[in-house]
Amino acid sequence: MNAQKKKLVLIGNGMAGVRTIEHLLKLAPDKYEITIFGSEPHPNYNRIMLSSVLVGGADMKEIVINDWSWYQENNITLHTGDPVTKIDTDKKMVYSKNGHKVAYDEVIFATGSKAFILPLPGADKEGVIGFRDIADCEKMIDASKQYKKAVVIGGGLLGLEAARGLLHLGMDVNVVHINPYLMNLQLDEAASKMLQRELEAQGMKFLLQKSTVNIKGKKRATGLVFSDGTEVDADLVVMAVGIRPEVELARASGLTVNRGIVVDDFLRTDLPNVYAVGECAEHRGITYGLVAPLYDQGAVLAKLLAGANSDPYTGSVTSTKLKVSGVDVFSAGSFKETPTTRSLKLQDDLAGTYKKLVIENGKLVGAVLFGDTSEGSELFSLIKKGESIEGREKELLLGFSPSQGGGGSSPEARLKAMPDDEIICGCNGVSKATVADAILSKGCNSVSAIKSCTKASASCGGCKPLVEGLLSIYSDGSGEAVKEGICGCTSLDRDEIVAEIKRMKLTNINEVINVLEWKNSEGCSKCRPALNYYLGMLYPDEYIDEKESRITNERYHANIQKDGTFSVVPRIYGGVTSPSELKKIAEVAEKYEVPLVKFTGGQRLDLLGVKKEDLPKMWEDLDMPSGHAYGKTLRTVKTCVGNTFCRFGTQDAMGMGIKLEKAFERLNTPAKVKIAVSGCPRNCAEASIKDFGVIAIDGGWELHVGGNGGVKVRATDVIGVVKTEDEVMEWGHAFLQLYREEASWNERTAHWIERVGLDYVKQKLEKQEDRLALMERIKHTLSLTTDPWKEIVEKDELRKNFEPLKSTQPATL
Ligand SMILES: Cc1cc2nc3c(=O)[nH]c(=O)nc-3n(C[C@H](O)[C@H](O)[C@H](O)COP(=O)(O)OP(=O)(O)OC[C@H]3O[C@@H](n4cnc5c(N)ncnc54)[C@H](O)[C@@H]3O)c2cc1C
Ligand SMILES: NC(=O)c1ccc[n+]([C@@H]2O[C@H](COP(=O)([O-])OP(=O)(O)OC[C@H]3O[C@@H](n4cnc5c(N)ncnc54)[C@H](O)[C@@H]3O)[C@@H](O)[C@H]2O)c1
Ligand code: SF4
Ligand code: FES
Repeated sequence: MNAQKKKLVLIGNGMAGVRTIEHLLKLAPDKYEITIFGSEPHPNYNRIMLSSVLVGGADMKEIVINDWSWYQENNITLHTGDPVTKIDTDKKMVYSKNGHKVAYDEVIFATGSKAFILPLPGADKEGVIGFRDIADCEKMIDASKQYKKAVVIGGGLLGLEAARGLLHLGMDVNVVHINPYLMNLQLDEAASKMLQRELEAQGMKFLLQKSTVNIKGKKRATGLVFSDGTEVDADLVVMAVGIRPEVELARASGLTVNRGIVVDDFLRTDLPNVYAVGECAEHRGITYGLVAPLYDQGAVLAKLLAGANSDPYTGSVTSTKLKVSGVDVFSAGSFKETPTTRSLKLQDDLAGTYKKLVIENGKLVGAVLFGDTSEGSELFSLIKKGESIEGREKELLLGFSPSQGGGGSSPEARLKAMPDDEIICGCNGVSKATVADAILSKGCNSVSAIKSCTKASASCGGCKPLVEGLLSIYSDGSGEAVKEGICGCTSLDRDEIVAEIKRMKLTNINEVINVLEWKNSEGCSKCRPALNYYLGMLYPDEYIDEKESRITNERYHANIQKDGTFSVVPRIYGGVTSPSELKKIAEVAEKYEVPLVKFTGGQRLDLLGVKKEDLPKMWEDLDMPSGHAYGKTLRTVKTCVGNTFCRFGTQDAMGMGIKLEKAFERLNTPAKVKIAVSGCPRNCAEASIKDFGVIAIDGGWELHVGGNGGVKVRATDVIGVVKTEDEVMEWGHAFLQLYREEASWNERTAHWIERVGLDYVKQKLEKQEDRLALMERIKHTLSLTTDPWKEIVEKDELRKNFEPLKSTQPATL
């Protein structure tokens, strides 16, 4: 039987080549006797996941795509750790390093790329590596056990993912980038700057516009020297400055090679029976560096080899997503503006989101998303289809359904309205219809079942939230139907997570993610801060706050402004200050040349335009507590003058407000909390739009909850009337602790009350014994808090995070 089979040799046991074989085996399982040669000593693995391995999100075993048994089961002869060294295209023979000689009828080059190593003096020293394979990954992990300082050259996708991994491994990481802004091949300046700020807050340091000219050190690298004479120390140098197709063997074999091995629309080289697929192939002048186009190529080549009809491969539009936890970045198509394009941009510095659409001739040709990438696949689909979006541009920018026929803007509505042929999984080219069919006809009732059945979510994992969404839409509930979790990483909702943390006594974020089997093993920018909050709320004594999982403002204890400077708001209890305090603030503002001093809506003084490195010095000079104007915590207690001066006042509004502010300052809450106290029902302090509002009445106080200003105003509900200041304090403590214990992270009191109902809140606070129990718990938590400004001022290791980069001393050479 074997005698009738044709001989097929695949050179390169990587992602594109083996995917081609997988397709071929489905189409023509008995047509070929297959031999695969791979330089690496491993079975075929998911190179994309090396970034996850570095951050501890996957181990080497988990990234194997086809294990040894797959080759056996499919009668494939596999030679690993054995590169092909020569091909005789006349005799149709392949020769390997270990001495194997194999005849072929058809041979495929799938040799991928190699990391481009800058040809610098010193590039051959120990400790200088690329980031391409398992061996590189192991070198980084080993280096981190012995050395402290890492430098990554290249601020592209690979460089940033490597840098994130090295940070996770405990190294001090500088990223050296030749351009003024990061990911310049994928992002515009605005998105890039937002990205930089977020990564800096995670601890990454950047040396931009630096061109390396030399790698210092004797045997092992000790640092880099730049063209401007400055230097940086390094025990490990990772080069991530792009890739070069692996084409030497092809060139030596007489194939036409430019940057890659030149192929036609059916992946044929210019020699008969020789094909090339993947990163090593150059199609219509383009070599690709992402799996989606390579898999498209593989599908076309597999059909050709199987003798099936196939459309030609005509090229691909690409999209990318950075795989760094806590940062959502998406880029697709041509994001650069040209004289023939128009662009629409939406930037929200408070929410940390950015969206840019690039339009040419009425069609969407490019998109950049930062902070919220949930619309990425729909935008990418529109780019690929090339249909006109005229008249819908603004709707698309504002996030309404781009799909024909509308459908609303919730993720579920958008998924429902999505056309059947829309691609859900870009890496593997899986459409909505294919996923729906897997659920409805093939009984796939979990993401992993859909993954085995269709390959959707099997590569970068970026499409998992969409797959889950389809599962919840189409599943009939008979199996493991996935409901809406707190984010795409899990199907568990807030209450289930909190209950599981308590039941299993889970103590840190990674433990929760692992034990509760998150689909994305690193978590994301939605779940990590939420888990950080829940764990801190549940275990105030033991839990160590994970700074990395906080939003930027909370990490710097100041609000970041759109130009990258910060604002400083010192605590002024109840908005009541004094001439000496005002003088001190004025002196500090002058000393640090603060460009703008402004009163906030909450009656505080805001010093705007402060440089990051000046923050600790200013806090030290101010010698005032942090006003926490940046966090999910008590912001301000606004007061009117009350009966102290106002002729209408019935109670001491200022005194009450100061008491409340002193009690609750520094409290961690699910979302920001604002309080106000008015001295009479005229309500000059606007207590009826605050989270907790206190309004004086004759002989007592009216207590209000769940108010909200902002985009959607909600007036408060009254939960009670009390007589004394002590009772106000009791109810205030109890209400805030109930909110802390029961609301979802990022849920304001207004939304929480709308969700659970006012009656529920009232009933929970009705009995004094319950109020006192809540009060005891919140007081205990409050007793453990410290002032963050003071802590940073007093601790050198914390102050260092605010220092400008030290790595620009003059060269000593
Ligand atoms: C860390 C990292 C993260 C990435 N993340 C993403 C991502 O998120 N999304 C994305 O789309 N892409 C990502 N990529 C890129 C993606 O991994 C590649 O595009 C893809 O692996 C290329 O597939 P390939 O088969 O062409 O090459 P490879 O997977 O590199 O396979 C080629 C194989 O051929 C072997 N070989 C070379 N010469 C010979 C020879 N003479 N004889 C035998 N064997 C030989 C090589 O050793 C290699 O094992 C990432 C890459 C890296 C390194
Ligand atoms: N999430 C993802 O999709 C992902 C992740 C990792 C890698 N990859 C792929 O792997 C391949 C390699 O990634 P990459 O980031 O190395 O390539 P890249 O070409 O995308 O980026 C290289 C970056 O290095 C910079 N650079 C070039 N020369 C430099 C120098 N001398 N000093 C400092 N900076 C310099 C460039 O400006 C560029 O931004 C790409 O094909 C990429 O698409 C993709
Ligand atoms: S709320 Fe009443 S007490 Fe307070 S300032 Fe206004 S009028 Fe005066
Ligand atoms: S988009 Fe990468 S696995 Fe689906």
